[in-house]
Amino acid sequence: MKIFEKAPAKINLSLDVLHKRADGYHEVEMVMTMVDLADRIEMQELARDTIIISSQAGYIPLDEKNLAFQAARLIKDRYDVKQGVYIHLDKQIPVAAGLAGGSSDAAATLRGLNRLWNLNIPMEELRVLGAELGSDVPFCVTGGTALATGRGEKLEHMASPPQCWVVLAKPPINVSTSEIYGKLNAREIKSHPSTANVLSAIRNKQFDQLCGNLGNVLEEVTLDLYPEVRHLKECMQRLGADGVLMSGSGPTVFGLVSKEAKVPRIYNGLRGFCKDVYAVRMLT
Ligand SMILES: C[C@@](CO)(OP(=O)(O)O)[C@H](O)COP(=O)(O)OP(=O)(O)OC[C@H]1O[C@@H](n2ccc(N)nc2=O)[C@H](O)[C@@H]1O
Ligand SMILES: Nc1ncnc2c1ncn2[C@@H]1O[C@H](COP(=O)(O)OP(=O)(O)O)[C@@H](O)[C@H]1O
Repeated sequence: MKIFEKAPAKINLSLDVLHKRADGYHEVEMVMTMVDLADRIEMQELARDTIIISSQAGYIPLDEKNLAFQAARLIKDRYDVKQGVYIHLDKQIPVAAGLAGGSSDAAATLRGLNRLWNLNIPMEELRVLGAELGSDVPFCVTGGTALATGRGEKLEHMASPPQCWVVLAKPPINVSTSEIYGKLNAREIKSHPSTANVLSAIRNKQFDQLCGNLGNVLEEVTLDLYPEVRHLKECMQRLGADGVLMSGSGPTVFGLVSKEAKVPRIYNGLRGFCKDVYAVRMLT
């Protein structure tokens, strides 16, 4: 049997870091949502007890370093599954971009194998398993829109943000999440985003209030390290996006746009100097 799962990208509408914890992770407060840019994952049962990963993308690991491989191994070990699986990753989400492509692949693999092998694992248990693979994986298991706390694994789901277009642009650099968190410790956080204002903008479907309160404390670190990300942000603002922010640890910058008529100008303006540009909808 063969099944398919969609693995959408996430964006952080706000990202605050409260403090560094004893276990080395950072206590965060993030508002996350999914956008309609997704990897497509095919899973096919194998009689032989093995995990095989393939992908059309030449730049991701296909061995045990792949997060989909790790998800499959975790579920096989934990539920004593003797069958194997062939997993093909049709990558559409740019890699190491701050869009959780790998985490979403891992989450989709957990959901898919739960179906393929009729394991009937409840969603909450899948999220707990996901936390063993990465901080963003529990959110990616259920998706939607959520307030994420702890190291990202404690989730409070909510209604989707006011509908709008999301223009994503990724400059051609790879950013290491651990390096960005690491460099944040050495500096004083100048201003924290208001998570409460972002939550209330979402609950009341106030698009302007949402745009005015977007904030990410990791942005300053990445923008100082990579001036091209700052440049991209300024361009997106100048081209007329209503709200602009870097997603996660970067380097992808997203712009929220309420009027569809404005999207082509922003998209084409960015494409002039950036290859990876996408105009997508938020997933409701
Ligand atoms: C920054 C965020 C925002 O959504 O996303 P990305 O930029 O990766 O997409 C996440 O917090 C990233 O989540 P994820 O990429 O799953 O992180 P993990 O694999 O768990 O950890 C990668 C590295 O980041 C650091 N890390 C991660 C999460 C956290 N709350 N505190 C941390 O200090 C860890 O020390 C680790 O070295
Ligand atoms: N299935 C996967 N897709 C993308 N990257 C993966 C995958 N599995 C492992 N990785 C590795 O994970 C790292 C982070 O990738 P990704 O999840 O795309 O970034 P981010 O956490 O910034 O959103 C990359 O260095 C990549 O080599």
